[in-house]
Amino acid sequence: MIKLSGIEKVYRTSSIETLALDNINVDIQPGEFVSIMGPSGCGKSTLLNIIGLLDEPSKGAVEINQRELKGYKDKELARIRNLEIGFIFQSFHLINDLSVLDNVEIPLLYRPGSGSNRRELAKEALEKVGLSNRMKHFPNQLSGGQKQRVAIARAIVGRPSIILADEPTGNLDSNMGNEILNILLQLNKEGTTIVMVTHDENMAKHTNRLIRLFDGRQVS
Ligand SMILES: Nc1ncnc2c1ncn2[C@@H]1O[C@H](COP(=O)(O)OP(=O)(O)OP(=O)(O)O)[C@@H](O)[C@H]1O
Repeated sequence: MIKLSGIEKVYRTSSIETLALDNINVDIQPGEFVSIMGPSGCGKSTLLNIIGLLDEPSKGAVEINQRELKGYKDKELARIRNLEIGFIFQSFHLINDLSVLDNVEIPLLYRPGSGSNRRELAKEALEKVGLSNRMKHFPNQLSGGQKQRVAIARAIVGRPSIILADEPTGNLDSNMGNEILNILLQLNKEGTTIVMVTHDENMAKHTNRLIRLFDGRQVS
């Protein structure tokens, strides 16, 4: 489902070259829940961005759902992202002047033909994360945990097969963090493949597999 072979990522600025990822090989099967851990700067976000087609590797191959994504145009990559991948970020990335319901609908705006049932799908996604009673609120009227639940609803509204989460509980206290973990575990139980960057060993314990990075290399 997600296959990375010999991935290398080099960031170059005028004075320095950083090898952010060095020969990463990962094969994630449908229905797995995988965590990525490692110290700050070891390449976790870079790896997640490459899996999410937000960034290109300097070397190596990326395969998503049996397609090697080499030489694709940005527009095609955006389409694949929109249809097949949902993203969740540590700092939620909600749009403050849109209501909760409008935020959740956003991924569907880029899908031709989804107009008539956009509202319904967004409401269903909000029900799934237990937030039907906050549809008309705005993000700044919500707690951190509720904001993250809106972000999860937005990630799942288009029914992607893959969810990528970059420290989804990093800004939350442990109770709210557990709530978010439980929602992710439930989505995984229903068949969604999840890859999550985390600093929290406790969260990682609940996932099927752990990829540990150190200095851009896979250490276990
Ligand atoms: N756009 C960029 N330009 C240059 N160097 C970068 C860029 N993005 C990341 N890096 C470097 O690549 C390395 C990996 O960064 P990355 O953000 O993937 O680490 P991380 O493990 O996610 O860190 P954290 O846990 O602190 O978020 C770091 O050394 C970082 O400084």
